[in-house]
This record gives sequence, C-alpha cells and structure tokens, in this order.
Amino acid sequence: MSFAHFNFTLAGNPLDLDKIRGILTRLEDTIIFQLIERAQFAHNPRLYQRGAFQELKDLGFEGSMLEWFLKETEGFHAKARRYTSPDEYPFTPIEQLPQPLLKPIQYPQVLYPNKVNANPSILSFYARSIVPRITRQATLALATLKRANGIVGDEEYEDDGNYGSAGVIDMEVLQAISKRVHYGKFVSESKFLDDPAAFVPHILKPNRDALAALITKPEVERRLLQRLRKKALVYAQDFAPDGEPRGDEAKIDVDGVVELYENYIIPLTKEVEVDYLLVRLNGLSQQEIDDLAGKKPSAAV
Ligand SMILES: C=C(O[C@@H]1C=C(C(=O)O)C=C[C@H]1O)C(=O)O
Repeated sequence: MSFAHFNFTLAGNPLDLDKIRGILTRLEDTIIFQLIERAQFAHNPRLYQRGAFQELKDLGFEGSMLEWFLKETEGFHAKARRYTSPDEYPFTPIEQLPQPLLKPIQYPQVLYPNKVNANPSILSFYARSIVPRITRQATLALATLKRANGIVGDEEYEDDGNYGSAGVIDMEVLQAISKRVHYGKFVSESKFLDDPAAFVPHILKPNRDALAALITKPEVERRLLQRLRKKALVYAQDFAPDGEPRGDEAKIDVDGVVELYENYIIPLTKEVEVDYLLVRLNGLSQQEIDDLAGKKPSAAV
C-alpha cells in the first residue's frame, strides 16, 4: 500500500484530533467561497424540483436537474476511482454508479466499517433552506431588472436560466459540506479510542443523548462560529483595483453562513458522530468489548 495516495493532511496519526479539526477548519474556506460563487446567481428553484424538465423525463430520469447533474458527474468521477476512500461519499446511490476504471486504492483502515451516510439530508436542507437564503440578493436584483423590462408577476422572480453555472457550483458546495459532515467519523473514532470505557455502556445499551453529550465540545463550537463570522465578513468584501476594501455590501449573507453551520452542519456532524458510535462495536467479540470497556483513557485531549 502506498501512502502517496493517502490524504497528506492525515499523514502521521490520521486520528490526531487537532489535525482533523484543522481539516474541518480548512473546509470552512472552501464552503464560504463556493457559497459566494453560488450567491451570484438567482435561486433558480427549477434546478431542485423533480419533474420540472420534460427533457429529463424524456430521458427516463425522474429526479431534479441537480440530481441529474450529480448522477452524470459522479458517474464520471466514479470511473476515475473517486468514492473509494473513507472520506468521500456520492450523492447518487453508489449502486447507480459505474465501477472504477482503475483498480481501487487500498486505503489504510482508519474508520470502523459503517454505512453512515448523511448525504440525503445534506441535499435536502441545502436545496430547501440554504440556496434560497444565500441567493436572495441576486434573486431580488433579477426581479427588479425583469420588472424594468416589463416582466411582472411570477416570471419576475428566481429564475435567471443559469442552470449549468449554478448547478456546477451547487455540486461543489454539496461535496464540501458532505466531506465536512462525514469527517465527523474520524472525530468520533478519535474520541472513542481516547476513552472507549466512557462510550461502551451507551453503545451496548443505545443512548443517543449520552453519546451526544460525550462528543459535544461547546467551546470548540463557540470558537468555530466566531471564526466563521469573521472569515465570511473578510471573504465577502469587495476590493478596489488598488486592493483597498470597498466597504460596500457583502458578497454573501454572513448571518446565513453562520446559521448554515449552527443549524445544519454542526448538528448533522454530531449526528454522524453518534450514528458511527452506535455501530462501533458491531462484530466485536465479548472479550474485545470487555477490553475496550476496561481500557483507561490516555492523556486528556
Ligand atoms: C467535530 C467535533 O465534534 C463536535 C462537532 C463540532 C462541529 O461540528 O463543528 C464541534 C465540536 C463538537 O461538538 C469536534 O470535537 O471537533
């Protein structure tokens, strides 16, 4: 097995919690910048409505335009051997994707075998709640422009026809959010191995609340939301040709970015952490479980 293929950011100890948190922090930048890109286009709700395009129905495809984008794109990426690593999950059901052209890479098994996949929830909240919120400025500007050209009523709003550009950016945002949420598994494995005895009783007698309390770090979340707001304010600035900030309207709804994390990404990440823990003992012998239950924690994290 060649480590050359493994994610360098996790080289060394892939369960080092500080390193994993560093990856989550870096993904904040990707998500904010992609949301800034998406905010340039109107809501374009037809992108997310199943059955909205006769052309797709004529192809026998019943999903939304975005789901079609995902299926076609993820299908090509799957041939290029994507979705064989433990940190990337397609939105298209894996059984609908082609086999890799290249033989799969044998990644080191860092995570315990699991089928935890939050992508259906991510796709749903993104289309229903995030896109309308972050495209609001562009949607209102479009309506004003359409009214000035005599287009009034429902035709004024929401659709600038840029389905391709908006859909490609949507896929980038979705992939980044999916990676971020599913990194919760690495976080969970790290916390579990650090103090298995604390977790085992609440896995053997499933207790989601107790497991959630064990993995929740309020101070980490507080600092994250504080950092996120500052990042979004800086990244959303417009700059004059000489590089001076213009100080005019932000390119993104900063509150919307913070609420995306507070109301969706963080809660979903913690659900993934708990779902992962609930299957963490599956298939282990009684002796293995007893050893874990009796194992004392290493130095405090
Ligand atoms: C990801 C972690 O686990 C939980 C989830 C967090 C998040 O989604 O940002 C932050 C802290 C914890 O409540 C962590 O401990 O870093």
